[in-house]
Amino acid sequence: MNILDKIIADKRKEVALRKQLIPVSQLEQSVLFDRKSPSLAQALRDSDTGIIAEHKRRSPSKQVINHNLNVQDVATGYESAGACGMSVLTDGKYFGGSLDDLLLARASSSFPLLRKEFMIDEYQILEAKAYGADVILLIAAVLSQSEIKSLSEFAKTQGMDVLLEVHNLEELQKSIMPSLDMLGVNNRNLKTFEVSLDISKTLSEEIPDEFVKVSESGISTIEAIKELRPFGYQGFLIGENFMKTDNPGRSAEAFIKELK
Ligand SMILES: O=C(O)c1ccccc1NCC(=O)[C@H](O)[C@H](O)COP(=O)(O)O
Repeated sequence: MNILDKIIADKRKEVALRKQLIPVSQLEQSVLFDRKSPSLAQALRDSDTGIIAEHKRRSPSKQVINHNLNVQDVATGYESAGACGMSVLTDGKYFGGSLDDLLLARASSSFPLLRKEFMIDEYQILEAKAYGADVILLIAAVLSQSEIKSLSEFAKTQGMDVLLEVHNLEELQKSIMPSLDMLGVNNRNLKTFEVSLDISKTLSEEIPDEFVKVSESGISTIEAIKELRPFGYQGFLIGENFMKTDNPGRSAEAFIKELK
């Protein structure tokens, strides 16, 4: 079993448990539930830098990145640095994140927040909403075409943006549909962890213009972004490069300033 299959098998058990513990009626009572979500896709279209900065303590490919930070400081740092939005890993077992991280990021910022999670069930979209997210991620590698359709359409009924992530042409071709806002190309193969910006470059011409194109993973230099822009990318999701530092907000600020 590859790591992605393991993550999804664990996620199915976790979601089944969470559903038993916290019913939808309770999620819907969250004060955040009726909040109007700002659009990450629009923020990226309006931006001249397009950075989505991530909070990630550890990952299957890098083990420990940084466990010494306060998610509120990271969120305020990213927002004042001029990031278009923040990606918050909420998976506990593999990434050391939680829904409380999302809630704390929400409490200390007002820019768009992406719940970075392995979404397999509408319930997780309602959780995302209840804990303050504005955007959900769907990963084509772990979802069928009909699951992508039903989950993305459900997210749209909740007023949320949808970022669909692909890593190859087959995943892209099965996924293109009007209920998506952004198409993300993950430069990291989530089964082998191999990273190459060439994946973003190769797939870019297959992505229809109506979607905001986002390049994800393995981006650590201004040069990488300058290389990707001519391929139509308006969003750049950066995690480890900021999170490995003592002050991710300050690192993002310096990066964004240099990019302008
Ligand atoms: O990062 C991993 O090792 C990983 C492994 C398995 C599934 C997902 C994984 N990462 C999620 C992400 O997509 C990245 O956190 C995100 O794109 C930022 O990447 P980076 O800038 O390289 O930290």
